[in-house]
Amino acid sequence: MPAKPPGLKRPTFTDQEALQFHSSGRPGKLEVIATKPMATQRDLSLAYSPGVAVPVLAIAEDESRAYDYTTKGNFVAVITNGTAILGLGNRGALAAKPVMEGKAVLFKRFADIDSIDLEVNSEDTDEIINCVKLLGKGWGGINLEDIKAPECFVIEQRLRELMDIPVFHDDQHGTAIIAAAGLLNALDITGRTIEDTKLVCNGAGAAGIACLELLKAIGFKPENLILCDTKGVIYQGRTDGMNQWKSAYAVKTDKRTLAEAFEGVDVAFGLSVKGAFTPEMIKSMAPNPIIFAMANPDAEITPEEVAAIRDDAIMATGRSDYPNQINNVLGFPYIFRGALDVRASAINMEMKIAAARALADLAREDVPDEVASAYGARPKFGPDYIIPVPFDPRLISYVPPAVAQAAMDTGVARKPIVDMEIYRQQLSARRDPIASTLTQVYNRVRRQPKRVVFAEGEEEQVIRAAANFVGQGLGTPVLVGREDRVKAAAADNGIDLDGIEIINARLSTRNTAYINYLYERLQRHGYLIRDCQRLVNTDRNHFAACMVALGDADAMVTGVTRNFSVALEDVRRVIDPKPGHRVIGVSLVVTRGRTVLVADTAVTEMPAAEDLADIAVEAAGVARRLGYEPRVGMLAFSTFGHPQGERSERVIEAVKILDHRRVDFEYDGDMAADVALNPELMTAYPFCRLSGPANVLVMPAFHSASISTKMLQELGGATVIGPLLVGLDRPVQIVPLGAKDTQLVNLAALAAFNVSG
Ligand SMILES: NC(=O)C1=CN([C@@H]2O[C@H](COP(=O)(O)OP(=O)(O)OC[C@H]3O[C@@H](n4cnc5c(N)ncnc54)[C@H](OP(=O)(O)O)[C@@H]3O)[C@@H](O)[C@H]2O)C=CC1
Ligand SMILES: CC(=O)C(=O)O
Ligand SMILES: [Mg+2]
Repeated sequence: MPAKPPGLKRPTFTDQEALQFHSSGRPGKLEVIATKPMATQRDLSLAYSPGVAVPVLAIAEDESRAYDYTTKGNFVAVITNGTAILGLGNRGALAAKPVMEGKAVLFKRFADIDSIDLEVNSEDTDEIINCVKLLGKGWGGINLEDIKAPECFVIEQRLRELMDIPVFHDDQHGTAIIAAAGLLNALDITGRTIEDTKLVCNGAGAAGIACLELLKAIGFKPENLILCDTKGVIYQGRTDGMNQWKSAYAVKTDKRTLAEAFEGVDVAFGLSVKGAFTPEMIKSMAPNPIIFAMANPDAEITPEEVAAIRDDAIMATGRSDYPNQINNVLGFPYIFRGALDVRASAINMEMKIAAARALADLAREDVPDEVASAYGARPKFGPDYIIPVPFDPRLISYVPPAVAQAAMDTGVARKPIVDMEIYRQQLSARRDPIASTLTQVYNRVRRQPKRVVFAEGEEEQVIRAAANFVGQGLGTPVLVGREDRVKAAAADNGIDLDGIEIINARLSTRNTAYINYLYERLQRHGYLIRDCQRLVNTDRNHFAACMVALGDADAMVTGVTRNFSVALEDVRRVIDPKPGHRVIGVSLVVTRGRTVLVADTAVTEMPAAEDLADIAVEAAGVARRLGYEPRVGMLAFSTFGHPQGERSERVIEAVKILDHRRVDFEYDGDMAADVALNPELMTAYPFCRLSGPANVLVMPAFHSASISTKMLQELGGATVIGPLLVGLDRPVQIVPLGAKDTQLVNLAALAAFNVSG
């Protein structure tokens, strides 16, 4: 079932959307891309026979060379047999494939690790061990996933003994690391010490047992840890439903039920099932209790239920829609990143503790603007912020160095890091910022939901986008259209209209105000009152723009049925540029883990030098609002004066204008695109004032901006978001003609975020 965050009227997606997401385009979530040119006969003979024989012989002679000549060093296999898929139980190996593909894309997204999913169709422990052992030579690490207890313990242990690469069951150790990190901070906030803290853990499976193992390793006293399962407390002498892993945590106690175990306890961990904790249990805990209800997708008890009982608890769940999310995505990408980078032979306890401490420490630091903007307010270390959030961009440069250092200190690193500071910088460059950028945009809008008017309210993809907008908690969409048409289109397509407003421009009670407003603006531009009446009553762009201009909506989205320039003309009749600003289009181009902003992709066809300087200022402002520190490359076909040409002269002049204006961001030019983007090429110009590759590209003219972004999209596989319309006095976004619902929602969110500032 889709997650249904509290307070939202419907899940953030429907079952149909989840299926469509997975089936659209190339089915599934992964593809393999060649990293070497494959264009000529020579390329082929190097990549394959006969050239490939040379690395073959090198590796045959010295296996460690596989790290130099193959994908091994950046490659993790995500392996399951499908016996414990999330909280869905045993659904078979093939049914686990979407989860494993998902995990593989998260490895890539958060830590630039390539990975492949493997679904082993067996429940026989020996068969699985043998299979993984025989296949495993080519990988740098193994992430076991969703294999049920107790078999998972045997499989992991034997593979760790048999293999010389990290074997890590994430449901065990990933969960334990994140939970321990959050707990260290919660103990600190509530003034507790590890030695004196009493904890009950409900759930004695993969996650529960691994949590207690890690807690013991960081200093918890065994007698202070009570483990429970479906049969209640695991006490010394119990025989029912036991196994050797549970026995290791059996304590001497006369408590028998979970309720008894809760009495006076400081901390409760839930790694069991929804609803396992009752209000009475929570009531009976010690003052300032710590409750981590981590069952997925629904917790043992909800934060609302706890808040209704007591107000002194620190509460965490496994979910993203509450504060303090204990989720293993905070761990596995970065733990493997650190392990791979030192060619670790294992992930040992010291590395796990190092990861937990790095996460705990990170939550105590001031958050950067990127994270702050996602919250609307700056999260501060305290009961509602004990653990970093998954989109925190600092995770990649904090956790892997800690893990790598621990590997080096404990002798499992086969290639130590020489300079940790340089390593940290390299790690930062690996992250793909767009995921966190859009997450921030969405989260910020969720915290301050907006009323967004969709001018083309009768179009199916617009209605779908509006439903998605409500579902994600972004605010109230207003569809401009005839109610019967909108309702019929929604019914035909199975779209729920709950939370969506429909306004028929002809029947609106606000038309007189809109017409008067428009007439005031246009009367000296050849428009009669009758023309204004016609525009408001019959043209949806004018009507929607009037709604925004007069404060009846916060933002507007249009463009599905009209060309950009036509829609922009409509809007401009109603809304002016922000005083002192220029209206431009900025496209976000995301490709190969890198995001650049390209401007002006929409408005000024042949900018003069002064215009180019304005465009640079506007685009740098957008970059800042999206959390990037702008480095603006003023692009031309020339680089620093060579070869000469008229368009380059304008760019050179624009740079002088920016010098004169003393703007507060980095910029330089004229420069060719490759020099702007490639640090090696940039070194040929040691006087260049950019401190790194440009992340904002100001194009010499609209045509070069438009052509290059479209080519990148079609030939380079880039994702292009936008053009974002910036510089208007009110937030309006114009989507590309025929845009799909996902693009519409992204631009509606960006409009509500007011990317224009
Ligand atoms: N937030 C996160 O990042 C993660 C959360 N989890 C969640 O933790 C839970 C357990 O996962 P995992 O350890 O992999 O699963 P396992 O199948 O390995 O273990 C489940 C354990 O829960 C116990 N259990 C089940 N129902 C109850 C109940 N009503 N009361 C007490 N104990 C119960 C079982 O008891 P018995 O032994 O008697 O059968 C078993 O010990 C799941 O909900 C999962 O989603 C897991 C990994 C990560
Ligand atoms: C989060 C996770 O790995 C699980 O629920 O299985
Ligand atoms: Mg899992």
